[in-house]
Amino acid sequence: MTALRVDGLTVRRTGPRGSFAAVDGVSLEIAPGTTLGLVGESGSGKSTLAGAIVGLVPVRAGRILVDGEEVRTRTVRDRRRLGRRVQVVLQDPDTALDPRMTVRQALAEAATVFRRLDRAGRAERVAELLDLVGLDGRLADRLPRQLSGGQRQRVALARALAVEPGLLIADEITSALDVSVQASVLNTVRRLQQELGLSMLFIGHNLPAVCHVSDTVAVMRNGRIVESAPTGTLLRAPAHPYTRTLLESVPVLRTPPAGEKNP
Ligand SMILES: Nc1ncnc2c1ncn2[C@@H]1O[C@H](COP(=O)(O)OP(=O)(O)OP(=O)(O)O)[C@@H](O)[C@H]1O
Repeated sequence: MTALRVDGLTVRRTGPRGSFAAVDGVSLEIAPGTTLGLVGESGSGKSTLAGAIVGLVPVRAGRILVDGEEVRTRTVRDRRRLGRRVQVVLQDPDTALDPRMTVRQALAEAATVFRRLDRAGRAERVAELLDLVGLDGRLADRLPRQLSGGQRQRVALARALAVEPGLLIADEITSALDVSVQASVLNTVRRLQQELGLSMLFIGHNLPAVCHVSDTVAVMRNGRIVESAPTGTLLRAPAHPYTRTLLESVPVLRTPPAGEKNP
């Protein structure tokens, strides 16, 4: 379990009208083993914030603490160290998966980044990871293009989990999937979080979907957090007009009945 704390984080970007704060003094906290949902429309700064946490985007001001320790991402060694504790899954699984590697190869590679495993150990770990994300072991010898979008996203999840991170950042991971597949992947994410005791930053633009997996939800607009509350409170009594707009503008997500097959 990993704790994350972000204090007064500011990231500046340059757009057509000059420099602006894409993330503007954001503070947030994720307690170990809990999920913080981050919701907001396109361009509100969610991905920039995620990128800053893992050192992909330079920070102008503020601090990022993982388990109380300030994150450093300057050297390869720093980034490797951080990667052991924090993993990211993005909207498009194709960016995470090498098209020439089978599922087995991709998972075995990730599983051995920080751990030595012999041949039998690798096979066992691959089977375990596929089972964890609800995929049939028979898919192990397929290439990414031989899988559906939902299956590819599950492989990307398994790959991130292979290094046993304490914190998972999921950035719009269901947005590119068919609506019928989204609910099933969301349920898997929620189960994984609970089973593994993961801490999670779950980013999305669909408020009901984000609420489905989150303990607390932060609403982001124009680089700022405009409201943050426990999920139940936010749904029952949204305080900010923008949160109310987000709640009214999306269809309610259908949750598949228990036992429904993973698409
Ligand atoms: N590499 C970049 N260079 C300059 N500006 C950027 C860059 N990436 C993002 N931006 C700008 O920063 C702002 C925040 O973008 P960001 O992608 O973080 O938002 P988002 O909420 O994640 O949206 P989306 O869901 O569409 O990814 C936007 O105005 C965007 O145009």
